[in-house]
Amino acid sequence: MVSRDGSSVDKSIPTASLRPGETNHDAEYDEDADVFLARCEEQYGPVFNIYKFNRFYTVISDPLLREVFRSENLSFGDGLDDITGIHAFTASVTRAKRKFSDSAIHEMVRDMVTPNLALFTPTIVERMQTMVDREVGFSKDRKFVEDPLLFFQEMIASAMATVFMGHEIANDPQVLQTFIECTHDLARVTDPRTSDRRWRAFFNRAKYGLVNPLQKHIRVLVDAATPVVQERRRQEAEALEKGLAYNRPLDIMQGILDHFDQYGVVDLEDVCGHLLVMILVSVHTTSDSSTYLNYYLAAFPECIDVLYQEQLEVLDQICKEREEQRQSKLVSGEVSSVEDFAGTALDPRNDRDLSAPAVKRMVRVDSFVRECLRFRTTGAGLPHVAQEKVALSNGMTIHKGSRIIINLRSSHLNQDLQGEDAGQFRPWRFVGKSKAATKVASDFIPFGMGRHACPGRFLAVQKLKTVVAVMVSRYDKFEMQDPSKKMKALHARLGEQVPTGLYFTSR
Ligand code: HEM
Repeated sequence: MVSRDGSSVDKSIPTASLRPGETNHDAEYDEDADVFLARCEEQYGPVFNIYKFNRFYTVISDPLLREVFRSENLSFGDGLDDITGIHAFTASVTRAKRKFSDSAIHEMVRDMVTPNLALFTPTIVERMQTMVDREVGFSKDRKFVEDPLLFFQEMIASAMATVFMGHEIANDPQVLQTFIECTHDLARVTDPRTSDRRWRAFFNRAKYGLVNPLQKHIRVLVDAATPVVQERRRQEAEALEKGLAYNRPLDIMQGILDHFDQYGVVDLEDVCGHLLVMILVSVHTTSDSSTYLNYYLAAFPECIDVLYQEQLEVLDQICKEREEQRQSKLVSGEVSSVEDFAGTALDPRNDRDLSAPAVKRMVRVDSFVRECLRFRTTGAGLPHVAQEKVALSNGMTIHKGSRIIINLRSSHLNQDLQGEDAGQFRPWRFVGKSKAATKVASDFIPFGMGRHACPGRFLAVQKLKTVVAVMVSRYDKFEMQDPSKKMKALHARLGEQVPTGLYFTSR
């Protein structure tokens, strides 16, 4: 059965035993994935086969999991496509039929998003604050948000629309709606609750391979972008004519337009297609994590004031330093009066902004975010498919076509890697440990590892930290509508329906 399914034919890889009367591992896994995986690890060691969701998987655990991420012949993109058919979905919007894991998409994020993070931060913060103040607001009574995921999707989509397409386009309500709808479309493609998981990939391939339902989103983006791009071209030509430097907009759309050839992009429609792929990979993942950070704040209320106090201390310190810098410029005569700082980098009105350097200094927020991601990311996940035969260092062989899945608990709940209290949520676990939430290694794999490690993690973590900072600065009490759903909220997987609503009480 193992070899027929295309899974590893290496006979030295054991297959986990089934419970009496069961024909697959689904029920045992669904009851408690971590208990099931711990049993298998104890019985069989770090590599074993399981039969789950009608497929054989070779489970790889610590210390061998780094070999999966480092191998060029094991692909996460193909592993996800195998379950969901996601490649047909993202390929349908670009001329080159790009997968989300295509090197061009990776390079766009790496070269244009990450280096400009500090410059994007004020926009991200402003968008998030506006959205929270408008939708949740301040009131004496606690405010109820029935579907927190919907709320955070809107918040993240709004911030990302500006980063990807610039202010002018992001202010178009249809564009924002497109960002949100795309996220819902992707959630449907990857939905882990799909009743017949066997047919999910097949249906998605048929749907997105034959017709192209994402085309309507491309049209909205192209229609909104066309006049803006024309105006930018006009301004650039005018600046050139007058011998002036053109003030190039910072968004990713401009970056792609400026590097058409490098990324193999054909026209504006294709630019919008590439932006859509980036929207798909970024908004869904980040809004999901943002939502669950708020459930963790509700479950561990003792964190809220610690996080808020840190924020106040960091901002006080920054205010002090900026005032010292202003004074020294006044004393040296470089600047003649306080009023002259208006509109400059040292404008006193920006002293208490949640700037990129301020967010970077919030080490407790960083540790809280990393601990939430660690604690949540357990069970088995990050499926891979072997494109070629791979020899593991323990002598076992993964054959071409085999399906691999990572034993996440063997990293995130591993006492040797995390400490004896690996099973407990300790929000300040990483403070002073030089283990930032962006730092991938075999003890922290929510963003994968190796050459294909998520290139968007710097933006993602920046956004997640900002969400925490914005929320604790406005609310001092976070409560679950149904506290009995706490465990479900802490361990929900990406794409699962939110377990309960949230109440927010203003400071
Ligand atoms: C909390 C949010 C996020 C999580 C948990 C996440 C997680 C992941 C994971 C697990 C991978 C696979 C890594 C591997 O194969 O080793 C990945 C790949 C990727 N992610 Fe993210 N991601 C997030 C946010 C983002 C954002 C914001 C962007 C874009 C701005 C992004 C862009 C990508 C791309 C392009 C890839 C494919 C990389 C490749 O195959 O070379 N992600 N992400």
